[in-house]
Amino acid sequence: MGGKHRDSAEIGVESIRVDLPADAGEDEVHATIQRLNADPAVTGYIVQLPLPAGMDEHAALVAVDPAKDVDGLHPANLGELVLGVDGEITTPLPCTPAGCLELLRRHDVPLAGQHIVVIGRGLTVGRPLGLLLTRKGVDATVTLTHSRTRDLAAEVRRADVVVAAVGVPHLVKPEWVKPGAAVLDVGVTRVGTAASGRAKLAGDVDPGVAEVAGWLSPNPGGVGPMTRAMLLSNVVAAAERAAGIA
Ligand SMILES: Nc1nc(=O)c2c([nH]1)NC[C@@H]1CN(c3ccc(C(=O)N[C@@H](CCC(=O)O)C(=O)O)cc3)C=[N+]21
Repeated sequence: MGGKHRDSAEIGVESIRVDLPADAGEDEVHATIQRLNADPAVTGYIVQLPLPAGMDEHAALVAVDPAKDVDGLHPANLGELVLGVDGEITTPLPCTPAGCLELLRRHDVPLAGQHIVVIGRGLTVGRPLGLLLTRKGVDATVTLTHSRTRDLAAEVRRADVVVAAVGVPHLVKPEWVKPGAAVLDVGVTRVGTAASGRAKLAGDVDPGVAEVAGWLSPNPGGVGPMTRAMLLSNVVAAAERAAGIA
């Protein structure tokens, strides 16, 4: 994923990538996190998820200095989504949910009073997105669905806006979508390897949905680039806070 570094260079932010060996243990991950926390040259960083199987992701996210958490996934920052229901949130927001909101706003998709069905309750997208969309000022009504939801198709059919973030290729079918609804395809799954050697990716939304939806955020090309934009926005905000400007 060179995208984040390309974007950083484009706006004049210096970026580094720390690769650990495939057999690195949890102690090496934590040593790296502590080093980045202590390094005054580092404004912010993310621990790229998923970590290898068996590693404690929660422990890694907690170890990140909240002031450098440009992923918005440290419990102190995530907690603002619950605690700061009235005022403006000044802590970093999780990048993908913030990107979804920004996309919907920039495309003038109405949200207040609208019914939004979010598919997926994961840490990086579904769970925080539900909190973000139901805040005062956004005022959407959210149904947060998941793998145990009874009759997902019926839930999706009632939605003015559908956000699919589960990682099940082409899960959302055209006949599930209310004509004219806005649909955001957030999930990505690797479904093989192209002849070029590049990974073949599939979104959570069946391509046929384009015929029914009023607006469809494509995948690739939609929420992914917005996620990167929100990451950089968090970096700039962290730099301003560290400099006492904001
Ligand atoms: N700590 C952490 N935070 C994350 O935010 C995080 C993560 N771990 N692990 C992986 C997921 C996934 N994710 C993407 C971001 C941008 C694109 C993106 O820009 N995609 C381009 C295509 C990029 C390409 O061509 O390689 C697009 O959709 O057009 C995709 C996926 C962030 N995640």
